[in-house]
Amino acid sequence: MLVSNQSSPSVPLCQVLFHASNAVKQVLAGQSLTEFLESVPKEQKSAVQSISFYCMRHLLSSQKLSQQLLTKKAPNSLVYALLLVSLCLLSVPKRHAKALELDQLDESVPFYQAFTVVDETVKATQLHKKSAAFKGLINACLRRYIREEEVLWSLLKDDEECQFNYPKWWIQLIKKSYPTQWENVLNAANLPGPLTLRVNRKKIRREEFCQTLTESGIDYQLYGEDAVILNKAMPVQAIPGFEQGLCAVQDAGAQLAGTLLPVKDGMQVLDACAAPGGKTAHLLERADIYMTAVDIDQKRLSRVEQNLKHLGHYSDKVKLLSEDVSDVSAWWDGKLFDMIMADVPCTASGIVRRHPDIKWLRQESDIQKTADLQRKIVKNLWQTLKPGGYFLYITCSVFPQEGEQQAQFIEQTFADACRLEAPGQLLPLATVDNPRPLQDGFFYALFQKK
Ligand SMILES: C[S@@+](CC[C@H](N)C(=O)[O-])C[C@H]1O[C@@H](n2cnc3c(N)ncnc32)[C@H](O)[C@@H]1O
Repeated sequence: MLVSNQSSPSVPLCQVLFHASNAVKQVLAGQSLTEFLESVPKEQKSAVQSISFYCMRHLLSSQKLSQQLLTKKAPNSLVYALLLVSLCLLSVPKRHAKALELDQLDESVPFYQAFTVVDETVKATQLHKKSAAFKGLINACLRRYIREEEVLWSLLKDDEECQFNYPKWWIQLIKKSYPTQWENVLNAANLPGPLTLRVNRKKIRREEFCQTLTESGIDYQLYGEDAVILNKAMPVQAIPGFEQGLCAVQDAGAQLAGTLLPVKDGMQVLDACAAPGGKTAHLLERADIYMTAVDIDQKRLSRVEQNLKHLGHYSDKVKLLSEDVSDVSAWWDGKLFDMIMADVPCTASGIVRRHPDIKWLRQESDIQKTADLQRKIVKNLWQTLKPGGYFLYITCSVFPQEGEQQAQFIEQTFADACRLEAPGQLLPLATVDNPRPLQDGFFYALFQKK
């Protein structure tokens, strides 16, 4: 069976399943899915991504189903991952039936007939010597799943981790932090986010850009000042003006950063944790500023350069530095900044719908570690801000330890910090009109130096 693909030629499903299983195997070994996907052949990438993302969203229930099907531990990690991926695909119809009741349909993976999933998974086992010998085992497990699906699921019906597909500690923390909204927060982040664009206002007005979308038959809705949310995902290359830099992909919640800092022409602005540069570009679109963009990761910083060049914002007013902002002595020349954007490293718990591997890669102990680093970064950066200047603290987290608690720390630590109006914690919540939340989870706190 071939997987048809909007942007590249069709590829055999067994190969896609094989790559998706390797992706799952890598995540279970602690590696990021995004990094793994970079190694997948280009023509298979989008199909592998949708299946492996789907599997990440439903990993725990597939793991628990596999425990019921395997009489002993899987013979190796590849066979285990093949089983998890195929169980995920086999349970798509079941999940869709349930989702229809909840009005939360995940259409990100195609619906394959059960016999197709079994046949193609068995073929996929033949693609590597580590799995080839276990095709009989996989075949038997999957056929048993098809026969006993109802019973197997009924044994899991009271299992909360399985129901929500998050680690236990994560569920407990969200419950404690959002006692009335926790189920919505968890469920909404298990659906893929919409494809959201930021219109490059240096090149085109949003109304004019939307006119070209309408002419191309693309449905959208507007959000905030610069965002356009497409009602249906599509390959970015097919978006009119994308190749010419008229727009960039950026979540609507992330686009608030550019509108909260009141940048004006001629200002000196620091983007302290800049890569891959979405917010850097947005600020450069909103005023004619001098931008110092710093990131500790040289490879990620090169993406800032590429992105700024693509959008037409790279000039001698932009300085890119690969440095550690938690130690300003190494790179700061002593000139105070008018505005600072500190989109500090965090657990990224607010963007799991776009990076579903995060749920399984993070440990509870990571929260304290990132919170400590965030405080160190803020303490260092505060001295580089002009009196009267603005400081925007941002995380893409839904954990209060990285959000509100840090904002209070800033207020209490710096006597000259005045907290201004800002959205605070943004949660990705499903509503009746938008079962898929329009924005990811972010935290924003804005300060002015007295
Ligand atoms: C949330 S991401 C920034 C996203 C970016 N602002 C955007 O909108 O595209 C956090 C970034 O902080 C960088 N980072 C982590 N620790 C850092 C440090 N000590 N100094 C500078 N950058 C750091 C990471 O490499 C990562 O690129």
